[in-house]
Amino acid sequence: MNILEKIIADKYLEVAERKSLVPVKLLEGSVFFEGKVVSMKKYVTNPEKSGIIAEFKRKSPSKGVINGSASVEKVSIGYMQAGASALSILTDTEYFGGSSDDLKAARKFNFCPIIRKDFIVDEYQILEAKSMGADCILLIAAALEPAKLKSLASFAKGLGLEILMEVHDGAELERSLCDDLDLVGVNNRNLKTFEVSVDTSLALVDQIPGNFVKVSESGISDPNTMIELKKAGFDGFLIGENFMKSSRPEQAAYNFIKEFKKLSAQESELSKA
Ligand SMILES: O=C(O)c1ccccc1NCC(=O)[C@H](O)[C@H](O)COP(=O)(O)O
Repeated sequence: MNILEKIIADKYLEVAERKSLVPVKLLEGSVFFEGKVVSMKKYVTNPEKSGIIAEFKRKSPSKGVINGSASVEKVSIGYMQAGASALSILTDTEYFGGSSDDLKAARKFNFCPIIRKDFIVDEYQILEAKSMGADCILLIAAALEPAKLKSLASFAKGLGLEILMEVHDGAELERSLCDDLDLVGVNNRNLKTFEVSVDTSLALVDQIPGNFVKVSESGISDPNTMIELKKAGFDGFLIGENFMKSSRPEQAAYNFIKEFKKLSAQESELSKA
């Protein structure tokens, strides 16, 4: 069993337990339920912004504890002030140390798109995402049969949420693409070996149809890499560990975005010359 299979097996049990404790009616009663979503697609492609989806990530299966003391309020506000386009908030507790309270706190303090970063296997989790104030959900092609992924995407669309589908290779992309998706992400992390390589993104970018916003995910730690990915056709960049490993993640994001902007300006000068 690889780590993703283990997480997914545990997730089914976890969701069954929550379903028995919290009725759907209670989720539907949340103040966020009828609220309009903030479009991840629009913010990520806004040329005034960096395209970065900045992630709040306390720990991970590949790295263990990354940041055990960060405050979601301080970091999420700092990320957005630094120039991130959107927030990714991990809500899985067991493997990533996140929670629904983290997402609710990020929602309370920020007007920006927020993705509920979790391992979604059931419509109930999509109702939860909406009730927490998320604007977007993640569907992982490696974890879902294509028919199920499509039906979850359609359910999320019905609630007004946007959908980021994550793939690792061309086969996953081909079998799971569907009209209800908004963004397609390529995960640079091999979940069997935990190795990260942006070559995964570069190899797949041209296979993603142009009507989807293209996101490169994981292992991005150098603004020059972002420039390379942008030139290749990516609009969005999901970055967690590189910021969160700092004692001040928001400052790390600020420094990174400042450098990225400087490099971008140099690139556009060069292309004019
Ligand atoms: O990060 C992990 O170790 C991991 C292990 C198993 C499944 C998923 C995992 N990560 C989820 C993510 O998608 C990343 O948190 C996200 O892309 C940001 O990556 P990074 O910038 O490398 O923290």
